[in-house]
Amino acid sequence: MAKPLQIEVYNPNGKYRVVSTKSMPGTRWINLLVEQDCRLEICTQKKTILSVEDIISLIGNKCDGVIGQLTEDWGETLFSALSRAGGKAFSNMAVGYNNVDVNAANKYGVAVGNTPGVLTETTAELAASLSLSAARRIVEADNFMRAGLYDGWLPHLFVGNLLKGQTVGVIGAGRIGSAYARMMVEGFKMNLIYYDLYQATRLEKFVTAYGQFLKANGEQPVTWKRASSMEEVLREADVISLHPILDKTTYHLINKERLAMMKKEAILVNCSRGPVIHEVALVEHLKANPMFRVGLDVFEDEPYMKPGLADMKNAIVVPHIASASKWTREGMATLAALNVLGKIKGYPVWSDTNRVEPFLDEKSRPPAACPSIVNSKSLGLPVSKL
Ligand SMILES: NC(=O)C1=CN([C@@H]2O[C@H](COP(=O)(O)OP(=O)(O)OC[C@H]3O[C@@H](n4cnc5c(N)ncnc54)[C@H](O)[C@@H]3O)[C@@H](O)[C@H]2O)C=CC1
Ligand SMILES: O=C(O)C(=O)CO
Repeated sequence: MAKPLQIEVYNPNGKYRVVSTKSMPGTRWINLLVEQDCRLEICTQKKTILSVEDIISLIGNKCDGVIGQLTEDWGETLFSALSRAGGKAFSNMAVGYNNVDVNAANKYGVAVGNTPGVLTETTAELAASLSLSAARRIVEADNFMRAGLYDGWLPHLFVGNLLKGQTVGVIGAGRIGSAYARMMVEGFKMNLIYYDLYQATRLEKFVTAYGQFLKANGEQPVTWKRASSMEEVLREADVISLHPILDKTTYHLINKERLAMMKKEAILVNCSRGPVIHEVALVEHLKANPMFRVGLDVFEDEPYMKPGLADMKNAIVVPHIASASKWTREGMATLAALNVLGKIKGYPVWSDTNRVEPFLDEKSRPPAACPSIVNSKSLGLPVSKL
């Protein structure tokens, strides 16, 4: 038999057994579970990605709910194991839940939580950072300095792109895409072109009002356009940031043909999910177009990069850290814990997943509701009146 994984236990005599497959930042999420009569078991095994077998052993024979991570494969096997152990609650500590087979969860009547909203600005800020770093070649220049190659100012040294007055393209203008668009429009006075299946009305209103403000102050106004196709964004934008969900419609959305449509000196940023880009095609495109630059937070086969990517000077690569601010990560832990706790307690689901602030206010008790359950309709869960 496999050796049991290391765990840390809080409130051993708690009535409900909740498992967290990883230690998560902050203590509020732990306190909230313990105060509500949960025995909390946190897996502390030094292994970054737990296997399905590892998680089955953590679930054991009796488990009321699990807080899991985006690196885990939550499908038929795990949901049936959780259901056999009497559990009806699972939450990803992430807003994206492409690692979860929601149909399998529905089959076993398990609620699936996610953590929207609390990571919107933090993730958009990293996308903005990658955009700037790529435009101004910051990582290349930093490496050059450290290598002792700087021997004086030169007119051609690390010349990059000016963002002001250029066009920023956003594909997937939901919470994060819209926040990123605002940062680039407001911060750098870029014009916006976006593509989404739905109209981003609030974003459009914001850019219109900001353009009027600039005009009234004698400055060049910014503009916006909702593209009728993704290709229109690819052809027109100077900087393009990807923020859709990952599903069948967005898998390899950026492929060889679409890369070829982009400007030769364009910047492409991806803080959504790796498989949205055909990474092999991207490496070829980077090789053939040295002035084309990318900023990547996510990769097709995480934790790996496709061969050749790490050698490309025109690529900036960071290890899936877009949501990694202290406030956000603690908030994600809180929302994930409250999703699981709320379902265990039989609370209704929160009515507006874009408004999760009441759950994050450390000075007051969180509402008696599950902040965000993605399959609440399929399971027929009641909606909170709060
Ligand atoms: N790198 C990281 O650490 C992080 C990554 N993410 C990723 O970002 C994604 C987006 O998060 P939110 O903005 O909160 O979600 P959201 O649901 O508010 O926005 C997603 C947008 O994508 C649009 N969309 C869906 N299919 C599309 C298609 N085929 N073409 C164009 N647009 C399409 C939707 O209409 C929606 O507006 C998450 O699902 C997650 O995968 C989120 C947080 C951190
Ligand atoms: O929340 C997500 O979807 C992430 O990728 C990590 O924050």
